[in-house]
Amino acid sequence: MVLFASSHSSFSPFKTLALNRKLIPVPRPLLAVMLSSASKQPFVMVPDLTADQTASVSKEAFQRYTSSDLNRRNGSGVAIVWFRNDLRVLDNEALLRAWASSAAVLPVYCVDPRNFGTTHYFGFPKTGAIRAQFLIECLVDLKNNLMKQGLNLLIQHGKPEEILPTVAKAIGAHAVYAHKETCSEETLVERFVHKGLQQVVLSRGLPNQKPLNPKLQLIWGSTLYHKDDLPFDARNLPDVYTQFRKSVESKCSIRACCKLPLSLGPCPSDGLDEIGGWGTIPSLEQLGIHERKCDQGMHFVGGENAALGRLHEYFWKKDLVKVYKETRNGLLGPDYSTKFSPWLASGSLSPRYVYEEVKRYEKERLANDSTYWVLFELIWRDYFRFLSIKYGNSIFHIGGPRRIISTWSQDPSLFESWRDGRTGYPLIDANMKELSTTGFMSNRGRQIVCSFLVRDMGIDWRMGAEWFETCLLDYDPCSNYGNWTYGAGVGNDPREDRYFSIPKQAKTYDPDGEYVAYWLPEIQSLPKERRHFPGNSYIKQIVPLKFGSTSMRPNPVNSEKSRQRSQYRR
Ligand SMILES: Cc1cc2nc3c(=O)[nH]c(=O)nc-3n(C[C@H](O)[C@H](O)[C@H](O)COP(=O)(O)OP(=O)(O)OC[C@H]3O[C@@H](n4cnc5c(N)ncnc54)[C@H](O)[C@@H]3O)c2cc1C
Ligand SMILES: Nc1ncnc2c1ncn2[C@@H]1O[C@H](COP(=O)(O)OP(=O)(O)OP(=O)(O)O)[C@@H](O)[C@H]1O
Repeated sequence: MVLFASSHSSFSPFKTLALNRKLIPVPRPLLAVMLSSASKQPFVMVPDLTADQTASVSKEAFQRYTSSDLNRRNGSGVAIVWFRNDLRVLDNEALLRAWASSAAVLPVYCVDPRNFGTTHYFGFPKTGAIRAQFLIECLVDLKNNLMKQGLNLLIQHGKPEEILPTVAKAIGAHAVYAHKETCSEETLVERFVHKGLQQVVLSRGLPNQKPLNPKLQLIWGSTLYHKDDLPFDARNLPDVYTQFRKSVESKCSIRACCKLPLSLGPCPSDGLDEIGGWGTIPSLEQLGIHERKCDQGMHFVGGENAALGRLHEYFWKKDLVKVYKETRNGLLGPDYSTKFSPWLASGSLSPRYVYEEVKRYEKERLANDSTYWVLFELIWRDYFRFLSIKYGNSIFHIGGPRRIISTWSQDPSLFESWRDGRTGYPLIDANMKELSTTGFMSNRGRQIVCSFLVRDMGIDWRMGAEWFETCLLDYDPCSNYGNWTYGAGVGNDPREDRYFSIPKQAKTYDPDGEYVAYWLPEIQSLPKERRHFPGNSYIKQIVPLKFGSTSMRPNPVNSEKSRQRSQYRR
């Protein structure tokens, strides 16, 4: 058993479950103290840094990426930057391009009501309370970081296709810069914005000059490898991850992060009154969302500064990246993996920044399999993003990219027992409780609960995917639906079709039942060997397990249940 101590001991109930038992051993009595303190201490902040520490880390990062020689501003007029899932200043090419092409930049964020509606098939909340709170924090932080660069953030409530043309007209913007998305909900909005901007006619002052329409300039910026640098067209992406990875690793290089000039200002001076001022960052209440307090587990802090802080904490302060490959399959606490995903998904952290920090760490401290493995995992993220271009909406459809026809159940009571962590299997229940309490679940946990839902329960995988869409702090359509289609056996790569045996997973990844005991107080007092199968001391198991061990057999479906119609179906 391995412990990585946190800086605020009173705030750190967690220990890392590492598989490499050569690391620092934690004596049994200390573990007991930690577990009992786990029940007393409510939660741990991620990153676990003071405000001053975060500010100093961020200042240092911004300094490293600011260049006084940057003299690329040769544009005129005003450009808008439309912030979407790229809520950062560092390595934000859309922002830099807007700056370079204009004499004044107006950053805009639209609080789009569609993002606070319901999910497509089953009507769950599209954005759960914890992610909404995280987003609010991202916006507060983005506004502050933009102000430090001589800009500000205009916040408008409504659809981008209505807001952006109005704002462009009011301030006479010649262009709207934004990062390109790949899934249909987002690309549809891009098309609407493009159309809306075409209706805006800007006079160029002189009678013989033709009037102009503001242009929508979409920039690629969400991945480690740039889409234009791929050795193949995204529509011809290899279907097997390893082929994709080997090909990009050998044939492409990762572009450097964009440098910042000394100032990105000014903002435009005219037209803002017409729009009604800078607007306000919404409260949860304004979004129609009830606050949910995270009272256990990890509490992630939203925003670019927290993202930089977490990277600093994980790489430089705690030196954890050098053991990442051994610890990454852990379940409990902040330290077994990077926890970068919530910031990557909101765009508060650039994957290229992570890459450059890995390279700096390798140069200044050490390079090993673990430091490489962070990049290996980030390439998975790229892969799912590019797959969404190749396979389009089929990643959201029941048959997935391979259009597999099978029968699924939508039994509400089975689904709800999974969703609420009442299946009678502590490993499933603990993971689902962690998800709804914190908005996070480990990668190992996600694979296990996905396999249980689709294979042991035979439930329509889209119900699980949409519940993840509601809850996950790191929700990203490409990674979420990409991983779910893999897990459900309908993904593009049939070799990923795996059954996760709960007894085997429990034995390997939570051998002493510490993870389940943390989340399920009712089994805390049981001896460790009974925690995963507590019998009558716990809820009755809702379904039997299909297989006792790993298996490649096809998806089992309870045909009786599958005939039942779900109350969730629209
Ligand atoms: C059913 C299911 C649904 C998932 N949904 C999402 C999602 O909506 N958003 C999301 O970011 N990840 C998703 N993942 C992938 C993965 O579980 C998370 O990225 C990871 O757990 C985040 O924790 P971390 O940042 O500590 O990861 P680390 O282990 O530290 O990995 C570093 C980074 O690599 C990337 N990464 C790692 N594993 C994967 C993977 N399997 N697929 C894509 N990227 C990966 C992430 O960006 C992650 O932040 C899902 C996995 C499964 C099995
Ligand atoms: N960013 C996103 N997040 C979640 N879902 C998305 C996203 N982008 C697209 N989708 C989903 O993609 C699908 C749109 O594809 P399509 O037009 O084929 O749907 P549809 O015809 O309405 O589907 P169906 O016929 O199955 O009802 C919808 O399920 C939509 O919700």
